[in-house]
Amino acid sequence: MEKLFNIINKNKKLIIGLMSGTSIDGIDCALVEIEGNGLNTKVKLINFHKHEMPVHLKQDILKACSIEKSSTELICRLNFLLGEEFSKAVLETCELSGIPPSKIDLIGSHGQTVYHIPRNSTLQIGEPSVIAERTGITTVADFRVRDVAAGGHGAPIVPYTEYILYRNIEKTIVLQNIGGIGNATVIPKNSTIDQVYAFDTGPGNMIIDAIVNEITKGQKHYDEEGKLASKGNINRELFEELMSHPYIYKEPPKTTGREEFGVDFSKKIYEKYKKIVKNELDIITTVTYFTAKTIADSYKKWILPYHKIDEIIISGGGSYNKTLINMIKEELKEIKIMIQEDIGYSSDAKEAIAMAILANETIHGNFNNLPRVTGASKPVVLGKIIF
Ligand SMILES: Nc1ncnc2c1ncn2[C@@H]1O[C@H](COP(=O)(O)OP(=O)(O)OP(=O)(O)O)[C@@H](O)[C@H]1O
Ligand SMILES: CC(=O)N[C@H]1[C@@H]2OC[C@@H](O2)[C@@H](O)[C@@H]1O[C@H](C)C(=O)O
Repeated sequence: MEKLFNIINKNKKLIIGLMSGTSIDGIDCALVEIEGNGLNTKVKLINFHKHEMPVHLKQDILKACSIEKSSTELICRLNFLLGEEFSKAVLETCELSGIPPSKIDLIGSHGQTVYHIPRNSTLQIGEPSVIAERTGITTVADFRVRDVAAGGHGAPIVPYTEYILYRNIEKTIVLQNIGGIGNATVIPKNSTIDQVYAFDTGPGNMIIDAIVNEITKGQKHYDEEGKLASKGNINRELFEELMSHPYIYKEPPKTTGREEFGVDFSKKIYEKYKKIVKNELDIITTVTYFTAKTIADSYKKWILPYHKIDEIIISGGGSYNKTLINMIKEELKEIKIMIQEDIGYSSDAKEAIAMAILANETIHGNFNNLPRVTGASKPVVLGKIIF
């Protein structure tokens, strides 16, 4: 306990946030300096490093996510293998930053989601005991389950940190993340933290990535800058079919994942429409448009009737898909839309920074879920601490 009290009592702490999201493209590591806690938290990004996910691990994670292909043996083994990989990512970040692990106070690790049953259970793996053992750094992990235990979705958990970082007295801000899944956080102008609301808008890059992978026969894993989508046309029949997905019409709080929009869903679409479209690129253009539409329509249904939005700030890898961003801008013409880089931040680092902030809150014993956002019955302290 003395070790923990020493960390808590420090004015400034060096914390590494680790995020491996639904895209499974890599482990995002943000080394930050955090001063204070709660609403007075101040964060400075010192370094950001993306540790590529080795191909065999990516394949194993995808297998573990699949009801048909997974096994208890695989999930058990993968939990430790990912713990090792997260540790490597931390040690690399320290080396690249010229800061020894002994100087890092804390790690906040999200883990890898392998299955998510909204309001029922959620599983993130990447054993934190392995991370603490290999790095010698106190590790906070497994944030989502306490919220689920309190009746919530266990997601999204980043909005708490977004209120700390982005709240504004004069502007209503929407933070849209486009990772594998798309999620939006609404911070009304001059709001208190319990007025913040958030939900998953639907797919982010998940369908686009899977279709690109199919069409290029595994040569490409994503549509770089949206170049492929810019070359095709929208296929109305496919678009209408996609728009009939029930998730789009569900009322928030709501969360989704690979279970609804993953490889199985995308493969079915590809197999059916490759025979129908003139040019296979039309499938990429159409799923990109569908993704933009799910985001814009969510705003029209669940946000704009209640708040005039002053700014939308987009983050996540989808920020770099120009076709997708232009389609969103076209759908929401009257609103100022930016990406994190436009305001001097990093689209890639945002969620990893959030994990560092959440870990700091956990060791201070601060409630760090938002019941209005997750649907939990009460505020709770998320996470487990490994010394
Ligand atoms: N230069 C680029 N051009 C187009 N798309 C890109 C580019 N770079 C990254 N992406 C997309 O972003 C994805 C990764 O995004 P990100 O790392 O934000 O997702 P994630 O954190 O894994 O997901 P989630 O936030 O849903 O958990 C890639 O799979 C790819 O589709
Ligand atoms: C269960 C789970 O892993 N959910 C993720 C996922 O990825 C994006 C979206 O779906 C969001 O709900 C959440 O992640 C972010 C980091 C969050 O909790 O805020």
